[in-house]
Amino acid sequence: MLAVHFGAGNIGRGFIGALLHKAGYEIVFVDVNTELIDQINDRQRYTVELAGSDDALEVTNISGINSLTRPEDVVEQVKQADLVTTAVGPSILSKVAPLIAEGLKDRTTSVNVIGCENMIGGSDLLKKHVLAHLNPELAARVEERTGFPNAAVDRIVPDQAHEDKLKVTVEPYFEWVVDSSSLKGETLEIDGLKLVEDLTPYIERKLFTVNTGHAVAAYLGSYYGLQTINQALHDHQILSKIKGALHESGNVLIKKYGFTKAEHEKYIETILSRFANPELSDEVSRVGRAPIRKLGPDDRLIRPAVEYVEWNNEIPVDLVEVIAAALLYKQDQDQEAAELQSLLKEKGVKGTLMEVSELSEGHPLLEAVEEQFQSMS
Ligand SMILES: NC(=O)C1=CN([C@@H]2O[C@H](COP(=O)(O)OP(=O)(O)OC[C@H]3O[C@@H](n4cnc5c(N)ncnc54)[C@H](O)[C@@H]3O)[C@@H](O)[C@H]2O)C=CC1
Ligand SMILES: O=P(O)(O)OC[C@H]1O[C@](O)(CO)[C@@H](O)[C@@H]1O
Repeated sequence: MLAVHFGAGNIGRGFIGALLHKAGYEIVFVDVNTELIDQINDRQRYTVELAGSDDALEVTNISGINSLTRPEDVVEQVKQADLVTTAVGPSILSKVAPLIAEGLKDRTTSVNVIGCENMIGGSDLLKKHVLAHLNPELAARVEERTGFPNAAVDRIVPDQAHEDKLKVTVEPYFEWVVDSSSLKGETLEIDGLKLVEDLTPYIERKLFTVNTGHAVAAYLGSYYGLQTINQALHDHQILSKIKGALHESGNVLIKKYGFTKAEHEKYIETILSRFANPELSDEVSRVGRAPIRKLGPDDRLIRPAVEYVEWNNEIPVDLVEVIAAALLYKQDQDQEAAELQSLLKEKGVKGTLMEVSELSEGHPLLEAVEEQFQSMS
């Protein structure tokens, strides 16, 4: 079985690659990082180490293609693949789409393409980009044969600092949940991959707990001058804000999906202990990366805040504080952080949120965030 995976980064090697290898797939990694691809081809194996344990997995039967220099090879592999996956980041899906479209257009057999990104509807978005590269007749044919099931992927894989550039240290915990209702062809048999008919509760619970909580640690951590998530977790004030924000997002999740309070509380505790794993060193700059995307209308901060207002007719004060901290986020290496600062200068807090978060004029969050922002500036 052949899997073509776009994005040989942290989650690509440390999570998706590891599970696909264990399930018996040969994996072709596609990336634009020449050093990474050269090393994959030179060594044809890499190590996934579980943080805090002696357990390690050797991922073998792999090769790599640089899509910038060998696009035709990527197309050839997509034509033959039994599974196509991505972990490139939401903003890169449009860039990998043309080669996926080219590879899918002449296929006569069915295949599934799964976007393993931190967002709601990642595979739907990839599908939209892929179909946009095909004429209506080809698009209809590809759509008939290709499944684009959405997925929730959960494993914390920080940026790596090993001398061995392929080695990746990951947390032991993982969850990969895929929407079975959109699969085409044979079912997926991958140990550790859970198929569900309704992905919504899974992806929302994950995005609005793991990623919301992590974002609080990153943005408040950065606001208070901290470098790592661990440092943020050890700050009582920040920890209490994380808990507060997770109770606000949890309030909505419980109402929408009927999780019991006790069960959701347990989920939150598990997530907090994952964040605090002393064996993982995670930078606030990685977790806070791309603040414009993270302030998007369906992402981890705005969506739970908007829904909290709708369900409770009151302001979620802790989410508001982290939204203000996200607006104040400054990071030299982060292009979106710089863009956000320019937008703020040009449009002010309300104008910025109306643009990036799509909050409509007069939305109560606008006033609340502006007030919070002024008090933190
Ligand atoms: N790291 C984590 O803990 C988790 C990450 N995710 C999601 O996985 C996705 C990837 O995240 P990470 O692995 O952390 O990022 P990363 O930066 O480590 O990996 C992304 C990889 O994509 C490659 N890439 C960039 N442009 C490309 C292109 N045009 N074609 C092919 N490859 C390209 C990069 O060179 C890099 O190797 C994101 O959507 C993230 O939200 C989801 C769950 C956990
Ligand atoms: O990958 P993103 O969406 O930029 O956000 C970083 C977040 O993703 C994760 O890497 C995995 O869910 C978290 O560690 C963190 O909350």
